[in-house]
Amino acid sequence: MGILEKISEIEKEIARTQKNKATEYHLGLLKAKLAKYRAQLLEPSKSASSKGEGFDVMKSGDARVALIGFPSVGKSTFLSLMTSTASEAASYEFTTLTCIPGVIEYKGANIQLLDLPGIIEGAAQGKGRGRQVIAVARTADVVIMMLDATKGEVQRSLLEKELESVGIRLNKHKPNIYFKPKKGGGISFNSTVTLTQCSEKLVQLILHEYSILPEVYNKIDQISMEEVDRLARKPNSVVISCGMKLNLDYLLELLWEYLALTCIYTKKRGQRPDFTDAIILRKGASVEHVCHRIHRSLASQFKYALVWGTSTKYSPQRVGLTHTMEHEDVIQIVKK
Ligand SMILES: Nc1nc2c(ncn2[C@@H]2O[C@H](COP(=O)(O)OP(=O)(O)OP(=O)(O)O)[C@@H](O)[C@H]2O)c(=O)[nH]1
Ligand SMILES: [K+]
Ligand SMILES: [Mg+2]
Repeated sequence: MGILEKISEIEKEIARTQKNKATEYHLGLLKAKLAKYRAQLLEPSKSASSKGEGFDVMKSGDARVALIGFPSVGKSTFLSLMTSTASEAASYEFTTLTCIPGVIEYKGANIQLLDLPGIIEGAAQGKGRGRQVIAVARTADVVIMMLDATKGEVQRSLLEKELESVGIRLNKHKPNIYFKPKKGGGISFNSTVTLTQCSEKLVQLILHEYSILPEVYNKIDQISMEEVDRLARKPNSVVISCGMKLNLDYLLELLWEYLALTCIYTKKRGQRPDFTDAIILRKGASVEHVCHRIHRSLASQFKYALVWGTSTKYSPQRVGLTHTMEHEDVIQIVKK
């Protein structure tokens, strides 16, 4: 019998077994067996090319967020709750075997959320679909590291180790400050944002801030209030329950902060800005990026722009294509 048939047999048996105290142990065994076979499905098959199948999902929307965690922490449940996509969730491990994209609509932005198979120890070395999962995580602007609040602390450090070993900087903002070693020693730094009164020391401090890793503890409905309180008070943690829809708004707000997207409003000459329809860009975006969003050929017809907001000294200020926009700036583009 092939793995798929074995899986289907077990699923049928689970379905026809009544759930009660007497069958609890038997069901547990069945689910463990099911997880074992499903884990085998995740192993790259010997006949497949050495590269293995990728999880190629087209990038879409204004930003990309990947859900990473051990099996059955609630990743698919979360995706199904936050997006209009349904990703199968079940009480056995390795329910999800591929990458499933959904879209979170928030504050006018479309955030692509990716559900992924659970990773296991050794993922970095290619166990399970480890390599593919990690490859997808690398393409994300933010990685949500999801943990099961009932599973204790070990999983957190294991998962962190796994991801850090492949150089994934968890939930870290992409720094908009760049260092370059100087010829005569030391470093010089460059920035895509205006740094006023910025010393190297301050830059170091800012970079340090990027290492904050909020971990998301799901299933808090399953633990005591005291335990919830303890987890919530840990630095850089968020507690949620997908089952009871607890704290999801807060997580979304935090995610938004981490993505640090820039919303720009456009304005036509002699008219009020259109605050109903923001152009959403990544932090550090320039006037040229704004032009490309409005029309492909706009940048080539561009004469200058007037900008109101925090990115300019005066409002309005005449700026060129390279001017860096800031969150909630208003722009009026003047064509040649
Ligand atoms: N009590 C409780 N159960 C939850 C919660 N969130 C998810 N679950 C349950 O946990 C189990 C696993 O959920 P999934 O969403 O399949 O988890 P996953 O991380 O996608 O699992 P894999 O795809 O197998 O890695 C399911 O039985 C869910 O109903 C929660 O907040 N509370
Ligand atoms: K599962
Ligand atoms: Mg899943």
